[in-house]
Amino acid sequence: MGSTQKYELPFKLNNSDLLHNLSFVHGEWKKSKSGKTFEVVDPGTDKAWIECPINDASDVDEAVKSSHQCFEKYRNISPRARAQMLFKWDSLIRENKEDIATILVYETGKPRSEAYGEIDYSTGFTWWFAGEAERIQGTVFTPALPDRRVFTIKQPLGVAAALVPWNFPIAMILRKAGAALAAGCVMIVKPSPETPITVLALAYLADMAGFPKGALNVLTTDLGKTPELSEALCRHPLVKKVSFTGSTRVGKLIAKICSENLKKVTLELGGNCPVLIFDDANIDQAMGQIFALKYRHAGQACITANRIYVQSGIFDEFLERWNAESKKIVVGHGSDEKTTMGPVTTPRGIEKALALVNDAKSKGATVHIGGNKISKGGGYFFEPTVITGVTPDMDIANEEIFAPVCTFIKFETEDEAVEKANDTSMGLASYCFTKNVDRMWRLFENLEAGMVGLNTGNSSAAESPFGGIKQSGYGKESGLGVATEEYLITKTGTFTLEGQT
Ligand SMILES: NC(=O)c1ccc[n+]([C@@H]2O[C@H](COP(=O)([O-])OP(=O)(O)OC[C@H]3O[C@@H](n4cnc5c(N)ncnc54)[C@H](O)[C@@H]3O)[C@@H](O)[C@H]2O)c1
Repeated sequence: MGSTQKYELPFKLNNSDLLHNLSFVHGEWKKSKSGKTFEVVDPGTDKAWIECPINDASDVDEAVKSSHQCFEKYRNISPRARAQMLFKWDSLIRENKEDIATILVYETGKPRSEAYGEIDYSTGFTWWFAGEAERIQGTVFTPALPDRRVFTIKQPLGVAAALVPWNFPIAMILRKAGAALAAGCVMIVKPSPETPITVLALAYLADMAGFPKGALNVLTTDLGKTPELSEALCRHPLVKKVSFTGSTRVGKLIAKICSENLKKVTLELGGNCPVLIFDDANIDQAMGQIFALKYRHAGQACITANRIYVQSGIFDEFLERWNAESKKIVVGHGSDEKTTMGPVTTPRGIEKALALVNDAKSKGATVHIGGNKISKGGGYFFEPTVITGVTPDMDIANEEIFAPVCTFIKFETEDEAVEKANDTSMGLASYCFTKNVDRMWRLFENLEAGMVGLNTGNSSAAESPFGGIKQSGYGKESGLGVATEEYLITKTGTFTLEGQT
């Protein structure tokens, strides 16, 4: 713990060294210049349990200079040594899994089993990027002029800034910092105000893993100072790359600032992901996969199922089974073993869900189950909700729901389903369920999304490129070569043979 704690912690950790509530800059735990703090709240109770510094633009220069100083050293560390530090970080995170999960439960609200799931998924990235550190290669080739040899090398860009959301804070950090550190870059992270403590625990473990001071700095702040701090990071001349994950609205602001300064930027933005379930699908498989996808973290994932299209032959049966299963969900605090779905992470999430449900109702949609918030222990709980009769004029058809609200839409033909699925400005992920292999290939090619799950609700892994198209952003965050490429410069050399002695 970095500063005096005025709250009683609602949990105990096995390794209390993991708990830090100050910013982490150049290996030191620091207050902000203003000395101001904000509260981190448990979404399952609405009670503050710790506070963190409010950093603003005046705190940025020192942190970035620390990162830059580190970069000058880190860029010359061998790829193998970088890989070894990434492996060490990975094993420390796995060793502290129980405690990290506890912090995650009290920041995001997700049930402990899901917190474990996030850690398992996320360490896939540290492991993968440790390997990627040693797979960064240049080329040598003979161009059209035979007396020439052209060669390329890859060099790290420099200091990278990461601006991350609260829904999967571990995955966000390990995916971004894993790629940056593998490429020889260093990173400065601005966590979401909802989840700074999880991120600080990861920074502590990176320090323990042997990364040099300044390799992974963390500047926390509250909602109010977020725009100022983010902008100062994006504008700082020593920050060469910005990796942003969050909403499309904020992503556009970040892209604008970065373009004014000609900075390389990765944008992992919102989704409005469709699921297509055909009459010939294995219904058990589709139910299991999409149910888990939709209700994971109470519907707060960018790649969650936002619109579920079911072909007319199985529509009624599918809906009936879905409703029956949804009624079995146990909503509660993430730390309660019986809980199968936690709260949404912010009160704003409840307001948005209510607004979307009410808008749909007022335009003629039918609410089969749920539709309301749940008053329980002060937390931000929302009922598992199922809606049919959704039409394109409803907000719920066009916006990310980000709550446990499921919309079902009937379709007749494949062409109709594809047209409806693609009728969105977003293009992150799509899913389809069918036993017809020809159709599967057609859908894979015709669905406008960066990732397509075929008979699976799981379209993301460390080895496969993660990222969207259309208003879901650009750039890739995992996969062979493509994620480290985001943090590299390709430098070309030309050598003339003629006249050489
Ligand atoms: N494509 C992906 O990989 C992916 C993954 C997870 C979440 N998301 C998206 O993230 C969104 C949910 O997260 P969120 O609510 O934290 O998003 P958000 O856009 O509000 O915030 C994302 C980050 O930007 C910061 N931020 C907020 N307002 C800002 C401003 N005006 N200027 C600068 N920075 C600002 C936040 O503090 C946070 O660090 C959803 O749209 C979801 O789809 C996308």
